[in-house]
Amino acid sequence: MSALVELSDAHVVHKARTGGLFIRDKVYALTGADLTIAPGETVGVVGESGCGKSTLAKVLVGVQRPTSGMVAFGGRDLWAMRPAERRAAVGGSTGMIFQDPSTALNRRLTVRQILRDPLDVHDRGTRSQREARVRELTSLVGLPRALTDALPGQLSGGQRQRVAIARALALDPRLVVADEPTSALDVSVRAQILNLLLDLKERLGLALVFVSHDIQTVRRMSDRVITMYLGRIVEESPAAEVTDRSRHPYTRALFSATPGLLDPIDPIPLIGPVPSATRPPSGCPFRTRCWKADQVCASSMPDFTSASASRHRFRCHHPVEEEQSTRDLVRQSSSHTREPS
Ligand SMILES: Nc1ncnc2c1ncn2[C@@H]1O[C@H](COP(=O)(O)OP(=O)(O)OP(=O)(O)O)[C@@H](O)[C@H]1O
Repeated sequence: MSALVELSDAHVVHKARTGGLFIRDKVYALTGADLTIAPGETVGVVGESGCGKSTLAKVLVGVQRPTSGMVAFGGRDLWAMRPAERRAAVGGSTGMIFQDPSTALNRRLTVRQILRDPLDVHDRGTRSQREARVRELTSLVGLPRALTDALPGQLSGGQRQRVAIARALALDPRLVVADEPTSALDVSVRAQILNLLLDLKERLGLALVFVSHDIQTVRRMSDRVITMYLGRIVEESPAAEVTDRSRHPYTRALFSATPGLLDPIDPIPLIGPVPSATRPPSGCPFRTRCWKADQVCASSMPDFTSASASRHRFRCHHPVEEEQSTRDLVRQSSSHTREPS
């Protein structure tokens, strides 16, 4: 099946936000990302704060232009298209749902206007067809008809996120990217919004990219899980394998620190803090915190290795062995990171 979106060697480098006049630091937000999203699949993205999850999400939906590398929609280089063609390709094939619906929706527009806006901008259908589409969208996301003329400020957080989801679906995209779609919501409505996303995905045959700090949820929602570290994709695993069969030491460490996923164990201890994205370490970016790292890790970033399971690949010079338990890794890492007495 042909890919909906394909990234090859995509990099995003920002100018640092802070720094004096003479400091021109660069932030390496995304480095060498290769990724394919197929129709209908759900891909979760995990990693610590600042590792580039949102940047990857924005590149995938065409709202962030990579500094270098390629983004292809349906096999065509997105950023080689003329602007009007690119806007049509982005609008017609992708939708994005952001973390906080209070800031993502224009407070001065009614729900009807918010949902009509993409239809107007992309000149979809006649006036009455657009009205019909607004009604269809509100019912698709379970929003009471009576709220169509409400302003976002008159809605609950969960209702606002339903509007944001309906807006993302307005142009019938085949890929929806949800960046922390429930983290700004009350715990009581989070499950409803997640279930709505899963239900829509099934009914509409959408591909879904789901970015979240909530590792349990990512694993439950996804077919495939991408682990990111300091701007790099370091592993892609089938969701069923990611908890205790992932091969990258960082993925194991991340999952070991999530309560309730594995039998009670201490998390795998890592050495020191995450380095700055303005000065990523040479070679493998995880090497400064990894108990397995040696000189080879400092000299080069390995290519992806494919594991025995299909669609499982990782970038590591010293991967975790196939059947090795996380408990064993805790022991290994603890003896390495313990202060000499
Ligand atoms: N516009 C920008 N200008 C400068 N630096 C930026 C910009 N956007 C992102 N960054 C930096 O790029 C890196 C990756 O950011 P990104 O938001 O993609 O990470 P993230 O994994 O989504 O983080 P979080 O989980 O906290 O949302 C971070 O170091 C961030 O500070």
